[in-house]
Amino acid sequence: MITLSNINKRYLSQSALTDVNMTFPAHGFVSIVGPSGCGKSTLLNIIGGIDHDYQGKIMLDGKEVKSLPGVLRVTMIFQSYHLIHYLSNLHNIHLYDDFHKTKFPDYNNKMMEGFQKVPVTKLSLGQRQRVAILRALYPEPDIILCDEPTASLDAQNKALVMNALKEISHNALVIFVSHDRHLVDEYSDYIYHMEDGEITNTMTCHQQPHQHHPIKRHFHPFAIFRLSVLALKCYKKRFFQMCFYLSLALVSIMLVFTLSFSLRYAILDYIDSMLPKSTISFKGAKATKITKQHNIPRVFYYVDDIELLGLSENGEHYLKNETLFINDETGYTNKVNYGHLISSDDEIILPYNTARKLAGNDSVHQLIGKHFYIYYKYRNLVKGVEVKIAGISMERLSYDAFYQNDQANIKHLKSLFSDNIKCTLGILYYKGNHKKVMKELKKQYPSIQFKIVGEKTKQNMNKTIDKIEFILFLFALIAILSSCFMIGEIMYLFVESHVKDYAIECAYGARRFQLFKQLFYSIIIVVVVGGVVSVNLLYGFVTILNKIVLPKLFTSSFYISIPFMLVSVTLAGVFILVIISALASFLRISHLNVADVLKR
Ligand SMILES: Nc1ncnc2c1ncn2[C@@H]1O[C@H](COP(=O)(O)OP(=O)(O)OP(=O)(O)O)[C@@H](O)[C@H]1O
Repeated sequence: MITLSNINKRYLSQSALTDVNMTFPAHGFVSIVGPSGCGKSTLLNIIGGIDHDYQGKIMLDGKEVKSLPGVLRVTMIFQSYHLIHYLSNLHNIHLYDDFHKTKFPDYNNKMMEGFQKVPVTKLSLGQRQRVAILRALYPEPDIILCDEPTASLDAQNKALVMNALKEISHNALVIFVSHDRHLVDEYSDYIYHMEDGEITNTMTCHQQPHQHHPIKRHFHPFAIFRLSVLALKCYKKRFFQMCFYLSLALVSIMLVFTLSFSLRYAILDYIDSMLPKSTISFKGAKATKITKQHNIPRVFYYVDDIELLGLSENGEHYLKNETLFINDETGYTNKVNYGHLISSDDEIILPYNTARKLAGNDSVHQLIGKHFYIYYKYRNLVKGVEVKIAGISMERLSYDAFYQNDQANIKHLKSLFSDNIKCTLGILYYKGNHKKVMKELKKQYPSIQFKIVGEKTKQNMNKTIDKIEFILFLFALIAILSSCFMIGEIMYLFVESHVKDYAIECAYGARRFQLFKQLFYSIIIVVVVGGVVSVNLLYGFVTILNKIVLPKLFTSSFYISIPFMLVSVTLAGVFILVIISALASFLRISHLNVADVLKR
């Protein structure tokens, strides 16, 4: 037995219900009648658990309950049907299952004969009301609340609905609100009269406890997700708008990241190609103490006050215009394409570009075995040392150089000038981890300074690119924030146009967290679709740039590659931003006034 005790309800300054005391049996057909505005719908909303803002107590079999739908199966039939227009008839009827993970046998499908597959929007009023009634009957309810369910029906449909309700009232409590006194008198077991928010008569019910029928539990893991998909399918325009803005913002931010990422690597690679690999430069009075070791296979000293002037065929004396200026003595090489490898300190190997210049009009092969002079200037003295060209490597350097044995220059300079020449600078080639080698060198030679060649240049370049990237990132962030703002607004409009459907779902047992879940799934779907579209667009852009645009703009092999890690982080970040932008929509749902929305 259900007892309402001292129920009071106010709308601002106006009182809608005053000290309402009522009892209802476990089953039967109870009608509530009264003039318009006397508070009938307000009372049904309180019994149906969609209005919690009241004073008073609701008791079930002598025990106070917070809301009846929490303990009993309560369904509602509204005057304006309140079907969810983007769900099928059957899905509308089974709506209760989506929020309760239940499964009931189908009830009286005869009522749907002839229009089962017709979309809700194409049903006649009578057909809509029949679907609404089947929806209320389907979960074998303990209580059915009917707010003028027959108001817009013809006589035949009225009889059909009333007979169905009467039949179910043998096992459940039917609370029926209507202005149709004839129907009320014909079908009711008991009638309550209301006036100005007060009950004007009393009723004594038999003490009959409510019987709970067993329900078949049916786990439908995607019920809420399916509702989100169907809602997005219905509000396609808003869904596409959200996906469009998101994809646009994502493509722009990911393109910025991809370009700057690829540019950084291209620049660093270029710097790397200009610098000798795995080399450490050193400086100190005792520089010559550094010798070859297992992890330092080569050491090369630069002699102080020495200037390398170049290579000349002329051995008598230095003539500037007959001497090919050499930027560098590059140390040893084991790459030789013509001739042979260096076998003594008096032999050198030429890279192809230098050989080409020295050979003049002749073929470069003819240089092999020829004698040349390396001219050095020490303080004010210029002297040449004779060397033989052992071989030519096909390497093309951007500067002129020659290769010789690592310590050959020291030997030559000592013999040319004096034994006292000093070396305070040099480079060494290491094997293995540079940090470990540096640590060992610093420990072994504490008075000598060591630097990884090119490290500073790379650091400076990295810092410059960081600054450029930061500025680009700020622009991209502005783009993404404004897009998220737009998405938030569209999402809000989507929720606003969807608000009645949420209210119907609440009337059929949806809890707020299930509505939040629906919105959350909608956001996931938008982000996933936006993400997939933008990643594909990005891939397309990058392919076009790599295959068509870049080969025409650059001769070098500059290649753009997509940093997938960065793309994933961007997607995750954008997902969080979209969630934040949808906060207003979540708030709208949390403040949803179900009774109010259903009344509209
Ligand atoms: N959301 C609301 N805000 C302010 N007042 C309201 C609201 N809903 C209902 N009321 C008022 O509360 C009173 C009771 O309304 P209610 O809808 O319960 O009456 P009713 O008996 O169902 O009327 P009807 O038979 O015309 O549907 C009325 O005076 C109405 O104006």
